Amino acid sequence: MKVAVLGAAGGIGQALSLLLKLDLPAGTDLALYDLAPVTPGVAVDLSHIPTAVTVTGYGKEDLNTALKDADIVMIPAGMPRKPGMDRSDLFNINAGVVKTLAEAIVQQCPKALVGIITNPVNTTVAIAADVFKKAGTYDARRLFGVTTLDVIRAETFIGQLKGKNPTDVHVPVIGGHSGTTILPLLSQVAGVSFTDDEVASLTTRIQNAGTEVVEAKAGGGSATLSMGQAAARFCLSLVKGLQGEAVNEYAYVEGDGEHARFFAQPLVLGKNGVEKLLPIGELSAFEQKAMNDMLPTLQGDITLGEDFVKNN
Ligand SMILES: NC(=O)c1ccc[n+]([C@@H]2O[C@H](COP(=O)([O-])OP(=O)(O)OC[C@H]3O[C@@H](n4cnc5c(N)ncnc54)[C@H](O)[C@@H]3O)[C@@H](O)[C@H]2O)c1
Ligand SMILES: O=C(O)C[C@H](O)C(=O)O
Repeated sequence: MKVAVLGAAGGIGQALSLLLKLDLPAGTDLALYDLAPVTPGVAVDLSHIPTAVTVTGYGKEDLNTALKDADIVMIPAGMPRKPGMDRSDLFNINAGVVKTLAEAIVQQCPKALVGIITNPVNTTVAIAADVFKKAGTYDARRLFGVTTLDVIRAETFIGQLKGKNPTDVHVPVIGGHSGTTILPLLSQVAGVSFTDDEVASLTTRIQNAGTEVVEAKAGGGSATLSMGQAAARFCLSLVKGLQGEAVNEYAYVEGDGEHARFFAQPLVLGKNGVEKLLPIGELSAFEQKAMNDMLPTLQGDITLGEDFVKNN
């Protein structure tokens, strides 16, 4: 198996690559690609950790070799937010980054499972999808916006509030990955109950958790360590799926289009990526209103990505 990380020298890229070096199955090739000149050094550094995963670093000119025949491609390449910015403010730079990387995937590993971390995820996933579509290689089952961080944050915050071990808390988070498009379904969390005030404040905290980190880092970037963990968890679920296991996850995918062309929802992973889309279940009145209110924003984010590929 070959796993490629694009943007591997960045804050997320390095944390993710470390966790993958530790946890990928024996015999896996881990290919690290980044424009930054330090990338081969990151690979040498990781290669000294004694696991049966081979790590190779690829610099600026070596994107095609890094991607050649990859089974899974994880993409944290691109600019992070600074205080005062919205994720959509990253569009001008990151749209082009994702388009370039998606075009190389078309050439080198068109059947790979691709996990997009680069913000704005609501839009960059649409860009990758339409680059693949234009090239005739698109398979909606194989493209994912990684929203795992929203899920693990929700589990952590609820664990803290209710005095539970967060690993015992399970929270569906649907919609997209920015502001109000992030919709935790607190009415579906088993074994705990919330007051109306708790629902309102927890929902807002989960939606603003990225900004909480951006502000705390005071200009030094956004979430990298928690995101490294979230991306590793998702990537390892993709690996298990490829190995034939049925794995339940959440991700931002092109599903049945009932709510929006791309929508974060529960699904089952397997040998072909998404094996089955699962229903989002019954929503409370609060959640139904929150979903109705955010859908135009999500739609707008998706259209921005579609138009970018049409016009570039
Ligand atoms: N999906 C999520 O939940 C989530 C969470 C956190 C951050 N993010 C996003 O992930 C992205 C990366 O964040 P970070 O903190 O790791 O940033 P970072 O600046 O630390 O790292 C980004 C890396 O991407 C590299 N890069 C830029 N353009 C490239 C290209 N064309 N090809 C290859 N590499 C390229 C840079 O050299 C850098 O090493 C940002 O867009 C951020 O908003 C998403
Ligand atoms: O908030 C950001 O800009 C990064 C990321 O999307 C996050 O949720 O932490």
